[in-house]
Amino acid sequence: MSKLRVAVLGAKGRIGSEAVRAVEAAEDLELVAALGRGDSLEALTDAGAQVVVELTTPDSVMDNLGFCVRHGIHAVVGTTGWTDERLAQLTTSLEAAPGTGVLIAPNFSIGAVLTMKFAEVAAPYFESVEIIELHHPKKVDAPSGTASRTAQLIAAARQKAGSAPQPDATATGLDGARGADVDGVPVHSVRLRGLLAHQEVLLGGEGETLTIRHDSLHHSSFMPGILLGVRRVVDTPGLTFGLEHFLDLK
Ligand SMILES: NC(=O)C1=CN([C@@H]2O[C@H](COP(=O)(O)OP(=O)(O)OC[C@H]3O[C@@H](n4cnc5c(N)ncnc54)[C@H](O)[C@@H]3O)[C@@H](O)[C@H]2O)C=CC1
Ligand SMILES: O=C(O)C1=N[C@H](C(=O)O)C[C@H](O)C1
Repeated sequence: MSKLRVAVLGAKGRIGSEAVRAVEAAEDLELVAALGRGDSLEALTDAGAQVVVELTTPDSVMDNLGFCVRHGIHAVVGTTGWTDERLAQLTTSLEAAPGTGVLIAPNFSIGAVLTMKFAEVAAPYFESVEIIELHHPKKVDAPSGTASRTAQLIAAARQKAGSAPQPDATATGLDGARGADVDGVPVHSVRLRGLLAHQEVLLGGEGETLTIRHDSLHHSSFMPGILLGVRRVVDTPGLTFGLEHFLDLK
């Protein structure tokens, strides 16, 4: 059987360099291009790439995906910075490229995907829920894509269940002390030397709390998810948001 021809964008970055090694090590995949900032995207078509793994920056990802979709190249995207507006733009461009698939995964690690699922299930059963995400200090965005997605899932689950607004008597204090508000869920971002990627979902009810914590200790935690995405996206046209859809969790 012929190997899938895969390219990595952001190949010199922290996760991109790990993805290059993972694709090279996979027997059913062939790494045909490894591009960094400033490299021409024409190298993707020249190399006959079938799938691009996009691990760059929020300011680059839309142009890169625009090129891929126009050329019928499937994409597996880990880059953050997704807004409703960006997702709508991508969906529109995919409508003109039937057969092309794009997976956007806020987090490729199985533990983080399960954290999101568990938080979504638990959220309606507790009065209070807050998120603390903790990352390395070179991360450029806050809150993390994972925390934003987790908060959105929690908020949607609570709305569906008819949950009351969270109790919070805070009336005075410093701006930012209660974190960022993502769909009514407070999200607190820590940037600390020594950390990689971590998240706690704190849930509180009468006389009890539940903490769901996940730790990515090495970029290798993201690789099985990326490889799964590469193998599945070629048979999944259109936009898929979240690796859970390829794990039969949804
Ligand atoms: N979904 C997930 O599981 C994960 C997502 N991420 C996300 O992936 C992105 C990258 O993270 P890191 O590797 O830590 O950042 P990084 O800064 O180490 O790497 C990004 C790389 O992309 C390059 N780049 C920028 N624009 C480019 C372009 N137009 N074409 C090709 N290369 C370009 C940069 O020069 C840099 O080498 C971030 O948005 C991060 O949040 C990171 C880890 C896991
Ligand atoms: O920048 C990172 O490192 C990570 N980014 C993603 C995010 O913003 O959620 C995924 C993971 O947390 C690592």
